[in-house]
Amino acid sequence: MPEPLLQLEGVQTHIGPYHILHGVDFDVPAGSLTMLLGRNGAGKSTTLRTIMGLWQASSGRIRFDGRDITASATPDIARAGIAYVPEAMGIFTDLTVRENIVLAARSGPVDSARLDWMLGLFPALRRFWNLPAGNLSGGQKQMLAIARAIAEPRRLLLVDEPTKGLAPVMVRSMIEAFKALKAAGETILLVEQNFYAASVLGDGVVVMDDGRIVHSGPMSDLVTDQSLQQRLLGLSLDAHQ
Ligand SMILES: Nc1ncnc2c1ncn2[C@@H]1O[C@H](COP(=O)(O)OP(=O)(O)OP(=O)(O)O)[C@@H](O)[C@H]1O
Repeated sequence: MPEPLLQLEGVQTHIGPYHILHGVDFDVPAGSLTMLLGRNGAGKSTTLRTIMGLWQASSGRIRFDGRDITASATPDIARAGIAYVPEAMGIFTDLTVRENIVLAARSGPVDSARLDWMLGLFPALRRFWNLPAGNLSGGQKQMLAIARAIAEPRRLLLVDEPTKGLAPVMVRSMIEAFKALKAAGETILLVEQNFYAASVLGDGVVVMDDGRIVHSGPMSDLVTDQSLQQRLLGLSLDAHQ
């Protein structure tokens, strides 16, 4: 197994009076795609937000590349190399696709080789380069949000439900883009509800329920064990179609 780039140990998170994460432990190995699965309300988004410092862990440890980031501020966590694409995406709908990407590269212009690579991942963005991002479809906006996250080289990408609400053809494009990101050696932690997408993309899988990790291991074990899927995720056979 490669060294973990990200490690969570006993992470607990409270949101106001609510105790949401009850001791979350898992690793994200470098150079792999780890899927974070679980039923609605399991705590997946809260886990990503806690990693980013948007919620403060009330106990436990979060280490990134060996460094303790549990109490770090969100801008410091981003500067350390973690990019986060929330479900609500965070793109500027009044600005063009080009402006959205230019603004995302904080340390200077995006170098042209990287831009070509990004637009190769998401060809629709090239097509709508000079159009306001508000005109893009839901899936294209999601692609723009991911392109913004990788406008500069990052060490870890956290992406929350990139296929949510997308038509099957867009889900397939999104899967292809993540396959290309994996092939480029990116380290990714992906929250996904689409089990087909999860099964083809995941190297490792972590399943949450009620703010706890209830399973972790290779994705291939979960894909081949339908009773485990049923028990952990309530999936039936049609989840594979
Ligand atoms: N701002 C908040 N205030 C209070 N409770 C919250 C808040 N945000 C999330 N929660 C609660 O925390 C729990 C976990 O929510 P979270 O969004 O992390 O789950 P999730 O696994 O990402 O779910 P989904 O798949 O539906 O997005 C839920 O019970 C949710 O209602």
